[in-house]
Amino acid sequence: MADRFLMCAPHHFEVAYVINPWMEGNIARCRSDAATTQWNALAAMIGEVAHVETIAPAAGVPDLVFTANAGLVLGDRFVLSRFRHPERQKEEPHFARWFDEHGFKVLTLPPEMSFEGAGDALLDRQRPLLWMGHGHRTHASCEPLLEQFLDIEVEPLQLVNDRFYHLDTCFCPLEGGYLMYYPAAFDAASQARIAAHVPVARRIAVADEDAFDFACNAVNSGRNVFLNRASDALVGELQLRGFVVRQTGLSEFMKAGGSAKCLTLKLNEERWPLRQVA
Ligand SMILES: NC(=O)NCCC[C@H](N)C(=O)O
Repeated sequence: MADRFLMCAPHHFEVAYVINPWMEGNIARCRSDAATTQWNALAAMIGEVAHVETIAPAAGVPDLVFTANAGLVLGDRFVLSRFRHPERQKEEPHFARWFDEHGFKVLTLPPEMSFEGAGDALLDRQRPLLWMGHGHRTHASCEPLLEQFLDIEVEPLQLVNDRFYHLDTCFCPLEGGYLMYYPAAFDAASQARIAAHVPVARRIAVADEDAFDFACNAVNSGRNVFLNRASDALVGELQLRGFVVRQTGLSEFMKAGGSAKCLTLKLNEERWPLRQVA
């Protein structure tokens, strides 16, 4: 069965406020035509191997394009995000409506608990485990509730660098139990927890250059890995493990602090056991 991804066309995308360091100096500096071209290229590329579904763009919520932050999907359950910043809280009803209308059971966290969906909560592709980034957007106190809502073990990871404010900016579980990640974005205890779960042969640590090019912000579907840009060295590492790297420039979205993964939300997140990849 082909994967399904939710995207939102960038008709109303712009940098209109600053809530992460990538947005600084970029207010009103996004080129709308270029953003549309880049978004269409990503959607078409993913569309070659998966189904792309869309949520209607809306005025006044420019970051709605970053559908990864809508919430967290597992099976037919959808845990709606509670955005930390008021600028993004206006997106919540749009996402709640879409998921309700598309047959998901929409679960909500208490209002004081900030949680930014699949920006910070990523399912491992090999183990029944949910990795949860906290420290910038998602509050550490979400851990027990996510465990209860989704009946899954949650492994918290402390993010320590402002530029890597969401887990999906620096951490990408891949099929076959591989993990592409940027170790410097995590505190020492979190790096040790990652090492305890993922054997060294399955860990792909990216260098600064790739991390700052948002290489970890990748969409994985089967053996395909879609991302903004990767160095030859990283492409080689991924190819060695059987992945096909598809690069497509997303500079306009990086001005807002997002890239390929942030622009998508996988809708068919299955319970385990997952498909095994040789
Ligand atoms: N990292 C993501 O999952 N999404 C990118 C979100 C960008 C948006 N401007 C934000 O700061 O929330």
